[in-house]
Amino acid sequence: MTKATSEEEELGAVRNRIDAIDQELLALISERARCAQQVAHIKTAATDRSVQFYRPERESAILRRIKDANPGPLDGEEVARLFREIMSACLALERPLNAAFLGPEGTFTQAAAIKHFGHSVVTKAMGTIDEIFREVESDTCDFGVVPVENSTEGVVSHTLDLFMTSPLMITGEVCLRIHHHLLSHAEDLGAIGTVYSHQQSLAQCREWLDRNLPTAERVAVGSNAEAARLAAQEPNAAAVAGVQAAEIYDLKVLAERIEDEPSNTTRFLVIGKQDSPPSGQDKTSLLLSCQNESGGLHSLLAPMAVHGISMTRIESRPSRRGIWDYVFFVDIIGHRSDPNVAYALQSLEKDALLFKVLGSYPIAVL
Ligand SMILES: O=C(O)C(=O)C[C@]1(C(=O)O)C=C[C@@H](O)C=C1
Repeated sequence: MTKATSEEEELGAVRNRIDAIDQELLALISERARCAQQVAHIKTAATDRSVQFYRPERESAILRRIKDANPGPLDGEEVARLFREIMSACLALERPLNAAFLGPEGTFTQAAAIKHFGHSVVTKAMGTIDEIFREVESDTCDFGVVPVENSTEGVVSHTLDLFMTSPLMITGEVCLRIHHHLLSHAEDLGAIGTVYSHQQSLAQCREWLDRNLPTAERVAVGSNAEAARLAAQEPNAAAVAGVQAAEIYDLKVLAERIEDEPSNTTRFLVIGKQDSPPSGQDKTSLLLSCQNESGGLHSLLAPMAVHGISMTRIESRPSRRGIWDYVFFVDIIGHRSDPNVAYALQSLEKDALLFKVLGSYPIAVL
């Protein structure tokens, strides 16, 4: 037997094993999908009208268990992503979900929505963050996905401001590593006279643009995907955007990963009308305000320290009720129903001028 024939035989044997495993996987995935159908049956028959098809706490507990139990050689994140998609398809069998995002097609917000809900979610592009809130408030969409903070550029203040008046709750968070690319029809950097992008993305690539395109005009537009759409219409223009936009608008990637900060991450919030029960690893977001006097904020936050609660973020915004009058967006570790969190919230509610729980939700797994 020649060496080539024995290699072919070896390869054939492993491929036969892969085919057999795929057959078993298919049978198991189908069985899982039938279980999801039974779950839907039970939920539909339930007398409790508030029954929820989408259960974020259950999904994140499943993903965490899979990651912890993963024997390798696949990476834990990789395995969790596969199970994310299986659950997404199972939920779509029970009841298809839709989610409004900051459009047009191809934005990072759409990528965040798909990362969170999986590819079976129906995504709906909106023109502004206000429209996303309205779409969910009016029940036209089940959920919305909005950007809230970026590791290089800081907070998306407009999103925070909308929480001051909206009745919607936060039901989840998504963290997305952001890679910006320079997309264009042009052959090289020398041909580029205009660079379009969202103002935050231009800021996140400022140093790279200063070094490589010092004379090109930078034009801020509504979204990175809109920038890609405009760049696709002009031979001497480029867009700073993600790889999804390059595919949708058929643009060349002239330079990859041009963000100044390699760990550039954006955090998005999932908003809806549904409260999430505890998953075991949760966060709670609060909106607070206190008397504008010396030590006011310090004493307002004292119950957190007393009850041993970690604060992961505090952001202040003008309340618009008067000059020097601020509200605070605070994220803490724990679910509002955890005893130490519940005690701290009771004290806060007593002392704060404004107290609103924006939601308790699972800490992002993926
Ligand atoms: O456990 C449930 O309640 C289900 O509906 C099943 C399932 C799953 O596929 O595991 C599907 C959707 C939910 O969001 C959570 C879990």
